[in-house]
Amino acid sequence: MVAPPDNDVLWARSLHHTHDGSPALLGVSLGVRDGEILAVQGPRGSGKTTLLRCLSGQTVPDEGEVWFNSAPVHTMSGPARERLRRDRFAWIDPGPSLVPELTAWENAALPLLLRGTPHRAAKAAALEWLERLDIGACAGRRPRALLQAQRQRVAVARALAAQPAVLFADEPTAALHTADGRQVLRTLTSAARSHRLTVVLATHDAEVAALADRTVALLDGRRVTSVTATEPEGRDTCSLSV
Ligand SMILES: Nc1ncnc2c1ncn2[C@@H]1O[C@H](COP(=O)(O)OP(=O)(O)OP(=O)(O)O)[C@@H](O)[C@H]1O
Repeated sequence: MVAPPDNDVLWARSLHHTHDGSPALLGVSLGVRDGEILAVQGPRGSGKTTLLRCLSGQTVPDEGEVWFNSAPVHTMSGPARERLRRDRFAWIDPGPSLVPELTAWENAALPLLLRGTPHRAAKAAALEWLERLDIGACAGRRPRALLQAQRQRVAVARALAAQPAVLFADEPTAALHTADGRQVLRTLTSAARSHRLTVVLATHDAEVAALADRTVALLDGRRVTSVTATEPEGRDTCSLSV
């Protein structure tokens, strides 16, 4: 095993992965620099989610290597990967996955509480991010009393409050209307820049990818030079070269 370059917080080499025999990644390599917002852009089924799962230690690739800050993630034990995800990473799903029994602030504070952050500090951080995302007034409500867009903002607040080394955002605004989505993305990217968070953002949308510092394009499980389609099914308009 060769250790990754020092300036890459995450580094992946030649990732291959199949789901029940269907290929999802066919030799993807990439580096993510410390503090950058990297978009992973591609149409539906191009392997974005699988790539983010491999990078974040949720999935161990069939072949290839993933390194985080010079530590090999692909050879870590299951409990070590879980600790890494809990302590250093945050994840935003396309749809809000909140704990229904907890209020909005308790959901947003949960990663901090699981890490052992004192209750008062975790609550303060959660409330601060809920305010920044314009849902401070909803802090005491449970998910079922919130609109879908409000629930997604809670999920974004939960990821930002955790102050992760790397935030993985998988189509984070897919469930939001355009204007809502833009506002949430602006908050996410400006928070990432002001707090020097590293963000890996999966999207099919070129406009969303344009908010990132750099884009890696995927098509059918491989890196390509560019993806021009904004349609999820727009495979015809993608260019393949690498
Ligand atoms: N759990 C699974 N079981 C079987 N096949 C899967 C599974 N997850 C993904 N796949 C397949 O692997 C390929 C890559 O899927 P992946 O979800 O990584 O792509 P994606 O670019 O994130 O797509 P989308 O934008 O639709 O989420 C697709 O062909 C998909 O059908």
